[in-house]
Amino acid sequence: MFKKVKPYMGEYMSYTKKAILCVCIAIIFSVLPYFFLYQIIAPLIGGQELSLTKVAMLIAFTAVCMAGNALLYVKGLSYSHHSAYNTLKNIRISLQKKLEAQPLGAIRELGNGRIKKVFTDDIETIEILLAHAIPEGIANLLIPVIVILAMFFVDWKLALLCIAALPIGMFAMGMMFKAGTAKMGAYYAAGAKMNNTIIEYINGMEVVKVFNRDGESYARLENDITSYRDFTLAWYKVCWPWMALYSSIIPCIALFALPVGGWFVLQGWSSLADFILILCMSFAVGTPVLKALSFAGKFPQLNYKIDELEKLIDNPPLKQSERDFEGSSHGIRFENVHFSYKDTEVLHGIDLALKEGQMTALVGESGSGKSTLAKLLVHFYDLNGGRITLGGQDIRDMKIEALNDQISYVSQEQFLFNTSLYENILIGRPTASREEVLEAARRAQCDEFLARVPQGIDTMAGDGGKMLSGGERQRISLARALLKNAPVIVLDEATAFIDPENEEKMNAAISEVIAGKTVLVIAHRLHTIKNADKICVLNQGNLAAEGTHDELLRSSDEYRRLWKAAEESAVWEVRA
Ligand SMILES: Nc1ncnc2c1ncn2[C@@H]1O[C@H](COP(=O)(O)OP(=O)(O)OP(=O)(O)O)[C@@H](O)[C@H]1O
Repeated sequence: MFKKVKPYMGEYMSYTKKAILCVCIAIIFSVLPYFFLYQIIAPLIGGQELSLTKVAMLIAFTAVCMAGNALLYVKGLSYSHHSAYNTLKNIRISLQKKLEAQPLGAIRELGNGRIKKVFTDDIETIEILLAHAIPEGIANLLIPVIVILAMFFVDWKLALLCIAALPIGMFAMGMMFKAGTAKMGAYYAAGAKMNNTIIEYINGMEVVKVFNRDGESYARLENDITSYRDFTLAWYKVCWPWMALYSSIIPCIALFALPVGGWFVLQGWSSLADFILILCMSFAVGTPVLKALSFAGKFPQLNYKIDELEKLIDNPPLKQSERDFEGSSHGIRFENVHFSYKDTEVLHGIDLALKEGQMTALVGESGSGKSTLAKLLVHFYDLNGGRITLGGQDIRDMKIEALNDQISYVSQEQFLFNTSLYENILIGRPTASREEVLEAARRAQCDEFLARVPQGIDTMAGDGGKMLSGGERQRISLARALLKNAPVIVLDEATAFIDPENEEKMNAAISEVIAGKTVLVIAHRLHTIKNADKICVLNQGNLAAEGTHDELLRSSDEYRRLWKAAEESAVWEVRA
């Protein structure tokens, strides 16, 4: 039952054990008053004398038991919550570590909504199971067991009558679990799909509105909500007849005991006092059994939930070693690189050398594989074939942190944290002084907009950097890269959002960032990479040609076509 959750409980297992112990003692305290009651009822019915002192004592014992029950129950729940929340913490940290070891590309594919749901909602549901189902479930199971045992001590014939209805109720409950478990996978899958669609619907609301796709988007949402309803109803449909049966039978534990027990008393086979006591005790059986069994249904969910969480991020971890960067230079080689997204190969054996201290540009049609190649260099994904080396050392044969120290990657969409712009730049090199951060911002042409925002460099970036324009975000990212001052720079459409007015400044800033470094640059605006030391033309995942701008204009049809298209678009821009 605890197989899946046990590794995450660790030392907090002892708190769960303490919780169970407290709740069990609390249960014993809750059962004892029936015996005290019996001590009063039996002499009264038998016509024996009962002293006031004894009655007062029995009432006092009852009060002590009730107080003990309440105190221990609360203590037990406090232990179980302590254990539950620490276990949730362990699950979250362990998932986060697993997530960290995954290829970054695979994480992105999961999507923000899904990851958020796993880390908050899905894990939170486990709390109910650990904090309540375990102690309360066990307690509610123990009460009836103890009470029934006690009944046997009072009068075994009446006790047998009392439990006669239980097997029927238990059978109905077993049938419900069997039927329900078969439908549980589909029910949860429909719930997960609905949640993802809701998150996507909210995230994509802007696009939906701009393109007037409300109807279509809403239809998909409605469809998923409706299917969730259908799966839930299908689940209930198979469960409810059994649910109705056991819910009506189990609480009526005195079903047989009342008529048949009365007849036993009339026959003189049982005493009236025992009969009354057993009827009283029977009230302490039905409801707890129902409660315990309702918790029992949660245990398969516990394993299921943890299974699902683990499955979500069970991609093979990124290949890396414990070694530092020990390369002899900062030259880069792609050797027969093959790469597939799922089953579709998008790079088909790329051989490419990036000389140390030189700028190499990647050009090609949209979808030719430029960004993918850049992402492979920063080890977002593992290759399907071939290798990439930095200074002769395979990038899989070093720690990912060591590789990150050597490379600055500036992409089109750089994420800014919701802290100050200063702190966002400081990420580049956390040990940098304020002067160095300000200098990096100045060199990345941030000064002009920093003068406009209310607190200058100490202005908050907003959620994901939403307080800034795309171009401003890119300049902050560039400042970050400047501060990092890594020997290898990868620029993937780093100037995509820059307006023509700022482009020149930005290019000047980029020239500063890349001076003396090994640079891989991807740019759609071909004139920005015209002076690169080497230009590589990608065509549908193959390296079609390489050389300088002039060489390629002479030798490559593909490059000539791209250059012509770039020139035409520049002319078109002027006319427009
Ligand atoms: N995460 C992904 N999952 C599946 N396929 C992908 C993914 N990212 C890219 N692709 C596919 O891989 C191929 C290469 O994409 P890539 O982004 O590398 O091209 P690109 O040359 O950089 O394009 P662009 O110039 O438009 O940015 C394309 O066919 C694209 O559809």
